[in-house]
Amino acid sequence: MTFDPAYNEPENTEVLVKAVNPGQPAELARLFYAHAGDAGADLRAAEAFDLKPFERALVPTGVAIALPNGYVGLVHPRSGLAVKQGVTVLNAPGTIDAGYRGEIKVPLINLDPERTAHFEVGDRIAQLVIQRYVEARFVPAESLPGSDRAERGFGSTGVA
Ligand SMILES: O=c1ccn([C@H]2C[C@H](O)[C@@H](COP(=O)(O)OP(=O)(O)OP(=O)(O)O)O2)c(=O)[nH]1
Repeated sequence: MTFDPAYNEPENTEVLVKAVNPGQPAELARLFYAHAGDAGADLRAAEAFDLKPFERALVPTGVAIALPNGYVGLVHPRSGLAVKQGVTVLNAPGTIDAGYRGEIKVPLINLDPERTAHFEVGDRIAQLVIQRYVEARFVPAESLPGSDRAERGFGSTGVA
């Protein structure tokens, strides 16, 4: 089934994707959306590894990308990995800057207290979401405009 075109906002941009290692399996360097309407394209492990309980590792993905200026790549966890294995992205969401041309790597952590998680080459470890960002002009100010929330935060509305 395709995405209902009535709800389709067709903003898109070209992103160049390069295989980092010449001999790596071709599917590693293919970034794509599994379903129409998906926000994230899966990132895959370029090497096999184990994560013992509470162990972390910086996992290579075998891909480097060139984002147009004004776009950022955000590396999000996969919910299935989190729910089934307790494995998540330690720095979620990881930030891939538009100017970064190096290999995308994913800091993963195994939060399962008992089970070691095993990954093979090509296993999906995280997902890459491409978004626009705004470059701010940071302006020093003596005072800030008023607002409804003002300085209240950190649970000021209660916790439930
Ligand atoms: O999960 C991540 C996060 C970052 N990066 C790459 C792309 C990013 O553009 C670069 C720098 O990331 P970040 O700004 O988060 O790192 P930093 O710790 O602030 O290091 P730096 O001093 O290099 O900016 O590292 C990844 O490959 N994976």
